[in-house]
Amino acid sequence: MFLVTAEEMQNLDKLTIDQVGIPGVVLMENAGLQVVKVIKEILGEVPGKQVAVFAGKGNNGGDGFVIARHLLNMGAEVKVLLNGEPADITGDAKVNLNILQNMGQKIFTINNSNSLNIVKLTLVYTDLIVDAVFGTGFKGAVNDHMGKIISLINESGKPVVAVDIPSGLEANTGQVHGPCIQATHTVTFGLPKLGLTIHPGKEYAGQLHIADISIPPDLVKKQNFNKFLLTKELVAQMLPKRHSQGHKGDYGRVLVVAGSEGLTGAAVLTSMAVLKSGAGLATLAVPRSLHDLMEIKLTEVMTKPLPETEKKTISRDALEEVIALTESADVVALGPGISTEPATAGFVRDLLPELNKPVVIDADGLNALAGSLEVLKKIEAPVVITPHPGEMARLAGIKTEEVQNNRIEVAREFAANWCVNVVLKGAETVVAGVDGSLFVNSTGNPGMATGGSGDVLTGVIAGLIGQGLAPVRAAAAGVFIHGYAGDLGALEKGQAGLLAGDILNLLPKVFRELEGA
Ligand SMILES: NC(=O)C1=CN([C@@H]2O[C@H](COP(=O)(O)OP(=O)(O)OC[C@H]3O[C@@H](n4cnc5c(N)ncnc54)[C@H](O)[C@@H]3O)[C@@H](O)[C@H]2O)[C@@H](O)CC1
Ligand SMILES: [K+]
Repeated sequence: MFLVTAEEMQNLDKLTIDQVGIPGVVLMENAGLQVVKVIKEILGEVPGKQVAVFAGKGNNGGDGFVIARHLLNMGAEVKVLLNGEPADITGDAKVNLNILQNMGQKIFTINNSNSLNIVKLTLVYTDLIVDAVFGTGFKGAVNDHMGKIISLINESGKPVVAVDIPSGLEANTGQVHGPCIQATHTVTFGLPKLGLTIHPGKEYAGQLHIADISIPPDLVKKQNFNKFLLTKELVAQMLPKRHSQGHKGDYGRVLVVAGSEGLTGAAVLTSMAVLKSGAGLATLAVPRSLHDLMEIKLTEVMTKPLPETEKKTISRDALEEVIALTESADVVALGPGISTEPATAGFVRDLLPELNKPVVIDADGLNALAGSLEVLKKIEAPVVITPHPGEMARLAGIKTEEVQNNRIEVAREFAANWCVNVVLKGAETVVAGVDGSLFVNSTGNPGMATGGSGDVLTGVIAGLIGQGLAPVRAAAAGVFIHGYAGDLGALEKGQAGLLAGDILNLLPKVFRELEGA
């Protein structure tokens, strides 16, 4: 499913009007009707119900006037509260305001402080609130007066249906810079706006409905949109198809460089996730002392002992052996559980510029790069990095809070500046591609914040690259699949009891479901 910015959606509306010839007022009518459909589902019986429509001066308010008209015609008691003066309204919104006025509907203006009492009284009796104050044209923060009204609406406890986007939310970033409507439902038009799918916008939107307003799908396809919401259908299309004559070499040879004393689980989880994601062969390279243990623990994974430090972590002397191992690999997963031992971090920095195979760098592999980002520029092969917000902050030299408040931009900027595909983990994992593409995940749950979960993700992504997926697509499909396995696991065990091993063991079930999708 494509995701769009406000500007992309406005342009699409304009093309529909100018090139396809559907008048704006028809699009507005369609938009309003789609919201009415959702309102009917919420209210059940409409006649006699009280609905408060809060409208703004732009086209979002115009949608509100259409909604008000249809609800009136259906027998609801509708109160229209305008954040402005009727004289301020222009264009298609004006057409719809005129119709309402011609029908004898009173319009209450609420753009002055005297109006707060009308709002308060209305909210006591209303059965449902329609938020048509600001749509995609909104930027920044609402003024103090509107802020007060939004707070009253949010405190009312009534169902709130946001038209296109909750008022106060920025469509492109999902950020709020002041009070914002807390909707129970948002009916968004055409395509979902980026900000509705990501924290905190996703929470403000409540249940999201994507409504067709008759923008032709062919016109959408022509736009080359490069931002996506990850869905089952999209990910199923990305996955490689296995052919009847295939042998294990066809499905990728993955080298996993992982583990140190005390962190053997990371190596196990990553290399098993590689295989459970469909890759043909996995080789795990670990510090020498851990090797025999790994041989016993892992049946399907091949293992290689590496020169180690006194602390039983990979030593700098392992460089040549690992480079030799990469010769016969299609992709390398580097970092899970390798420790922060300085010599091992040095090994990571020595190895990366020598690699000519795609590499997924995670965990301590990433920590080795903080302060030495120039290493990233020396890697000729494609790179995927999988930082959690803290690691992203360390890499980018900013605070974790800044990362979290601006997840999309931080990931995209880092991808562009350092030519790496970025998987920024956390609620709504974001994947930003070197090619400018963006994927927002729709699966996963807080139960997945558990030791080893990230190691499984690294393995899935490497396993998919091994099977021939472009690194950014492998990263996107990987986060969806990993999250989906976590969601299935949480259904079975609850979020608190969910372990990385459960996510690992549910991968085959997810792949089987996607094969059938
Ligand atoms: N033809 C079209 O383009 C269609 C537009 N539609 C609706 O139109 C909406 C977009 O309409 P508009 O572009 O008119 O914009 P909006 O209706 O979102 O509102 C923009 C108005 O808010 C003001 N504004 C922006 N930021 C503000 C702030 N921080 N404080 C106070 N005022 C602020 C702007 O100056 C402008 O007057 C969509 O979200 C959708 O609901 C739909 O009717 C479908 C068709
Ligand atoms: K709105």
